Amino acid sequence: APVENGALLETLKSQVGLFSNKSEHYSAQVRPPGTSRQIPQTIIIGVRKGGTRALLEMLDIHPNIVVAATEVHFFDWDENYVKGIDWYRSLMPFSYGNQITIEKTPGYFTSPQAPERIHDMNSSIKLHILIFFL
Ligand SMILES: Nc1ncnc2c1ncn2[C@@H]1O[C@H](COP(=O)(O)OS(=O)(=O)O)[C@@H](OP(=O)(O)O)[C@H]1O
Repeated sequence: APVENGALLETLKSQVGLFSNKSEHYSAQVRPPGTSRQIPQTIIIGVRKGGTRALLEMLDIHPNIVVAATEVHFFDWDENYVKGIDWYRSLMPFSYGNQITIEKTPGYFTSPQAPERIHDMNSSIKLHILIFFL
């Protein structure tokens, strides 16, 4: 049976003793010493309504993972792609060297341009896709 997602997330977060929204903490403009913004090593590319937000929030609980606060739409929206890779990186949270940066934009899965653009950036990047069975 489908899980009450919001309640599950809050339970998990309280069980591991984390504040309720780590993303907000990391998206602060003040850079914690020893951190930098990194281009994602992993992207959740879809699918829409597959529970991508839920997956990102659960991954965000892990201390070695930081996540982008919003959907970035860098590879699928031309008006963002032309801003360049430094603009993309500027939207990522600050992270330590042992942390993995993840963003999720389900629109990448249905974008004809996104695969080549992502490959151009990093040909060995890990892509995650969610398939939702009912
Ligand atoms: N475990 C579980 N069981 C049942 N339903 C679930 C679950 N996790 C997420 N959801 C529902 O998935 C919807 C959000 O999916 P996404 O985060 O992929 O949405 S989006 O494409 O980024 O907009 C959203 O549904 P809607 O509220 O109808 O949009 C969530 O309620």
